[in-house]
Amino acid sequence: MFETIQGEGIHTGVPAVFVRLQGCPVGCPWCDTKHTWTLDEKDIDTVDAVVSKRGESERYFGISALGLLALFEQQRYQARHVVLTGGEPCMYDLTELTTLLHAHGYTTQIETSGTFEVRCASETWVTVSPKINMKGGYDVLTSALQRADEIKHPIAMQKHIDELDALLSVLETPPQNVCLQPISQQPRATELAIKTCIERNWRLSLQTHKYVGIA
Ligand SMILES: C[S@@+](CC[C@H](N)C(=O)[O-])C[C@H]1O[C@@H](n2cnc3c(N)ncnc32)[C@H](O)[C@@H]1O
Ligand SMILES: Nc1nc2[nH]cc(C(=O)O)c2c(=O)[nH]1
Ligand code: SF4
Ligand SMILES: [Mg+2]
Repeated sequence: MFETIQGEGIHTGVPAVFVRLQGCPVGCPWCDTKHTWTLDEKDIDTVDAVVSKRGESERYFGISALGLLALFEQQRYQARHVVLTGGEPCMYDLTELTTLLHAHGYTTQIETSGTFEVRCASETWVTVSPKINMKGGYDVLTSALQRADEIKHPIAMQKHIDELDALLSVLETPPQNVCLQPISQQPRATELAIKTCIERNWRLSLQTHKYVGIA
């Protein structure tokens, strides 16, 4: 859990509290957050130890929705936008947490791979970053794509754009907001993303936090 600036997608630039939910079975080889994949009870730690950690580690804590809200206040976070990411946050039912946060004046956003059903408040902004043919073998759910307010697709080569086209072609109404995000700031991926965004009138998502060296 940490406070930073949203570096990706349509909300780029918005101050936000990030909460990484532990556990992800999908297994993208280029994943930025491999420390969130495992869900092992031996890694459960105290809230204080996890909140004060500075590097990446598998250690995590369990907390109720009310407990998390109280913890935000205790940390004196200024941001009023909460990003639930991971790991794969949609392994969990986020309805209670997101409803509670909205009732207390926060806006919420979920970053998900679309491989689990999205369970959250109707006001939550849902970013689906569909994970196609990953080793975890999980299929992207049409229900997740239909719920998406934004599709943010990580790409390195033309094949990834073709896969996205195939996925979107099954939807009755095309998504309003599609962003392409170059994988790991690779120059060729960035070039391809720029070219395709201009051709398709899509948005470029550059992981701006990496360019300025923040979390
Ligand atoms: C770490 S994932 C966690 C949330 C969820 N599991 C998902 O994949 O959307 C958060 C975002 O980072 C993106 N991402 C992860 N590693 C990346 C990388 N090396 N380059 C670009 N985007 C990456 C994912 O596609 C996703 O949009
Ligand atoms: N600053 C910042 N913005 C982000 N947007 C999505 C992120 C993620 O890992 O889900 C992320 C992240 O890790 N850092
Ligand atoms: S689905 Fe998200 S958290 Fe899981 S491996 Fe892929 S990028 Fe990482
Ligand atoms: Mg990240």
